[in-house]
Amino acid sequence: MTAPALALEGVSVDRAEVPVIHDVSLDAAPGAVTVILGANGAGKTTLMDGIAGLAKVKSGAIRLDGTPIEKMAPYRRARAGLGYVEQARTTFRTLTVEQNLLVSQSGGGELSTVYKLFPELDKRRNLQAGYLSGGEQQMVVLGRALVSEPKVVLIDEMSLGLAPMVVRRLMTTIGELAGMGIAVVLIEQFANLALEVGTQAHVLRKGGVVFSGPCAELRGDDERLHRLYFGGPPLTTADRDAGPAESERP
Ligand SMILES: Nc1ncnc2c1ncn2[C@@H]1O[C@H](COP(=O)(O)OP(=O)(O)OP(=O)(O)O)[C@@H](O)[C@H]1O
Repeated sequence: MTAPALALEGVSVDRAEVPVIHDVSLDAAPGAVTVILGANGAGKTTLMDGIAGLAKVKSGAIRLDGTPIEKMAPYRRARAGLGYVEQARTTFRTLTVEQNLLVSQSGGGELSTVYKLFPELDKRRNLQAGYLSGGEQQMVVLGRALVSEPKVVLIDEMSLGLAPMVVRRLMTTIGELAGMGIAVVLIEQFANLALEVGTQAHVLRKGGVVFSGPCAELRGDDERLHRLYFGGPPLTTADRDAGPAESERP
């Protein structure tokens, strides 16, 4: 079995001194997409912030390629190979696409890798990022996380406000990132799209893990997802007849 690129063991994370994440253990394998799901407020972003060093890890261990990082400053975690695409992260609108990528470049990262993944950006290298479409701007945001050649990339709801077709396009690239050997950890509101590209899934409820297993086990099973998100009894027939929740419709 491949050693995990990222390993969390009994991790608890506070937000403004309030405990939010409790005792979370999970791994992310290199060359695979690990999906984190959960309802609004379940603690997904707080968990990501804890991994990246933006929220306080109260207890537990986080290892990046075997090295403990839970006490490192965020910039040192980034240098150690952790990329983070934060929710609602935007571009520098008055800088060109190329300048946006250059400001994030460190070490030996190649812009050509980003242009290969996103030919749309290659054609617009010299255009100010503010003129790009929402999807293209998200490509720049992703590209900025990639130019420092991370081993692990955390991606928090990159699909916010984007059309489903654009989200599908971005998901293809997420799969390609894994194909390059990167361990991708993906939070995504369109659960079924994420489960298509992912290998392992973890569902958070009230700051704890309530499911860990293969994505295939949850794919298309809206009733199970609903129960995992919210707890309680199975959906009624009327619920089922109403179809998937709007947030689940790509
Ligand atoms: N800066 C903060 N200060 C205090 N509490 C916070 C802060 N940020 C988040 N929280 C609380 O932590 C809990 C988890 O929020 P978090 O944003 O991690 O959930 P989430 O699963 O990412 O939700 P969403 O899908 O809406 O982004 C919520 O109860 C939220 O109110």
